[in-house]
Amino acid sequence: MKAKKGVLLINLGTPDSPKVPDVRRYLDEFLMDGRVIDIGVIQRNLLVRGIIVPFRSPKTAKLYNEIWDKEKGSPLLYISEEQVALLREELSDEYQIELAMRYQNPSIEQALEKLRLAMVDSIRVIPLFPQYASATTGSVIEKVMRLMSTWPTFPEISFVNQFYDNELMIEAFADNGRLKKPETFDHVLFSFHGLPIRQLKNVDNSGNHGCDAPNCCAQISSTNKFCYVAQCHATARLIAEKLHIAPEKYTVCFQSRLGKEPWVQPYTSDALEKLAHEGAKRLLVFSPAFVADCIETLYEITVEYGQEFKKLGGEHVELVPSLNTHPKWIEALKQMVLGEQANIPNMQLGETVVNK
Ligand SMILES: C=CC1=C(C)c2cc3[nH]c(cc4nc(cc5[nH]c(cc1n2)c(C)c5CCC(=O)O)C(CCC(=O)O)=C4C)c(C)c3C=C
Ligand SMILES: [Fe+2]
Ligand SMILES: [Fe+2]
Repeated sequence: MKAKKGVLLINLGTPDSPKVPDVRRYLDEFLMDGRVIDIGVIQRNLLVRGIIVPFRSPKTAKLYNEIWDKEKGSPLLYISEEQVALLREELSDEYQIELAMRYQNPSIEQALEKLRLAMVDSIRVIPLFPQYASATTGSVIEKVMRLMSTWPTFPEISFVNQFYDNELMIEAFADNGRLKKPETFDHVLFSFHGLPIRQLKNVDNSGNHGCDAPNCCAQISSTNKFCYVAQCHATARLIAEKLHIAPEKYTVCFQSRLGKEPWVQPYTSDALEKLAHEGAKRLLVFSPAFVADCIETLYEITVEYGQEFKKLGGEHVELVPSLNTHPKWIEALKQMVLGEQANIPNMQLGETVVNK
């Protein structure tokens, strides 16, 4: 029998059920990751296990209850499974494609064990985060390397570390946005998952990047090419260009802040407030840090921000669905498996564009 090529798609993770003990276990594993809460282990234990997890779990469980599908379960997981099923249809039997979650199930351990037992010739790991962050892609890569470090023999291993400018992915987001008729909205938000500013310090070799200079990361350059914020701006710019949304008609902002320290700004809540004060009534929101709809899009944007905006005098917040099972996204995944990332040849990007 011909040896297979292994493919491992990894998304963030979700609880096994919306019940409090399962949510507690998920949040504990997630927030005890030193790349997510990047403080000393003793402090992290006190903060996460003493404060965040006990107080947050019951609240987060209620939110998961709201978005949980009775038959299919957590959207993040069942959509990821649908993506894998479609990708399998696109690739020959030569490929063994597995899905894993960085936290909880299906675990990376189980998926790697399947690939090891199949004695695959190679493993291509694709963390499902378009923009690189140490807390997400970095954590996935570290975990895979740690788990594989004891294997007696290694297949060829490769990682996709970022795909924020993948042409097919941008087109898929633009297609989903176009269906919502962006021109009928007062303003468009590109709301990305936030990050503590401190986590951006090490994106270059200086150790003090921090994204604090004005327009620091408005363009990709040779020094900020691994900066999450710079990559978020680039993704938003590319989608906006595809849809002919003028720069003054859209705002890049960051959601889901946790804790008191400063996270990347502007916060989505502040952007909503500003736009409501300026008289905006209808907002269209893209959330291109995610490749599948999840609690952050289905609850935080649709429900929470929708209610917040109405209280501020606005009328409606409309979410652009995530990539989910869009055929161009499945094609983008296929290209990433084959190692043929679709780059945009004539992007307007700063001095240098060499991150692929
Ligand atoms: C897209 C990339 C993501 C980044 C960057 C990220 C950073 C980050 N997240 C937290 C804390 C939480 N995130 C939560 C949910 C969640 N986060 C992502 C992705 C990124 N996180 C996804 C896809 C999801 C949804 C999972 C799902 O099941 O639908 C949660 C749990 C929900 C809640 O309690 O609010 C927390 C907590 C931190 C601290 C962080 C960076 C340091
Ligand atoms: Fe998160
Ligand atoms: Fe930056």
